[in-house]
Amino acid sequence: MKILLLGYGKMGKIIEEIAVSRGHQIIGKINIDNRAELEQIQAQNVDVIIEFSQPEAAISNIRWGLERGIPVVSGTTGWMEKKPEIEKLTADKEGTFFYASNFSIGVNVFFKVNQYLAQLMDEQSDYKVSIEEIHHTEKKDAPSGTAITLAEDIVKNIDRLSQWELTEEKPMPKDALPITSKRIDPAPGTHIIRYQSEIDDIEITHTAHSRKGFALGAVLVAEWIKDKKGLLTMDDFLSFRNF
Ligand SMILES: NC(=O)C1=CN([C@@H]2O[C@H](COP(=O)(O)OP(=O)(O)OC[C@H]3O[C@@H](n4cnc5c(N)ncnc54)[C@H](OP(=O)(O)O)[C@@H]3O)[C@@H](O)[C@H]2O)C=CC1
Ligand SMILES: O=C(O)C1=N[C@H](C(=O)O)C[C@H](O)C1
Repeated sequence: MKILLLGYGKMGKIIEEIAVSRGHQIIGKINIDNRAELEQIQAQNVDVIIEFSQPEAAISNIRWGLERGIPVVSGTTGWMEKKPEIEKLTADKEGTFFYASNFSIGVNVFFKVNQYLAQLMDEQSDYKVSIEEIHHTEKKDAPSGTAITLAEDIVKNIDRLSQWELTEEKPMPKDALPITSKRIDPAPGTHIIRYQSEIDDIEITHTAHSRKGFALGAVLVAEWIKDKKGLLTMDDFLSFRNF
């Protein structure tokens, strides 16, 4: 496959390594500095775009691909308030757009465990639930996209909660799920869900040991997405049984 990388930072570089090792060709590596090179790229020479850039850049990168009829796989976090715009463009152009807050297979299993645990804990009102996420200090957004996905799934399943808030926000509303974001090098990504009561605590944790799982997931999705249309997610890709 011919892959165009929009965003060539920490993730873009590992994606390149994995894609090349799987026999794919990288036809462009675009950063802020060399964005003008996009003008030289012919859409018919690109099978898929893999986009891992920055929150402020994601929308224009994704638009660039969809407007040219190129399938876009995006992992950039921190721009979700603008996602409806991209969903509309995908529909208008009959295009292909795949977004995941986390491409790691392990994290997507963790998402399912989180959903199931939240269903079980809905009636256990003695437990206080909270999320902690730990990432490297270069990360631009907080909370992480993964923590937001985890929080949305908890709020959906636990009636006594109706929103999430960063713990910096004071005072914390009673119906809010607190999220603590820590920035400590070199953490590639750790997410902890805690249910705490006077009697005991229940904790589930996902710890990424490197960025390899995110990058491999993105390349596998790019291979799978060929010939597919519409808005697609990790649930479509992984087709977990009965969740
Ligand atoms: N969904 C997932 O599984 C994962 C998502 N992420 C997310 O991916 C994104 C990138 O992460 P990471 O690689 O670690 O970040 P980096 O900061 O290392 O890389 C981002 C790159 O994007 C480039 N960039 C900025 N603006 C533009 C633009 N307008 N067009 C093209 N490129 C641009 C930057 O260029 P320059 O160097 O010139 O500034 C930089 O090289 C983040 O949002 C992160 O949260 C990360 C890991 C996994
Ligand atoms: O910026 C990162 O590094 C990561 N970002 C994603 C997120 O915001 O959830 C995924 C992963 O945790 C690494």
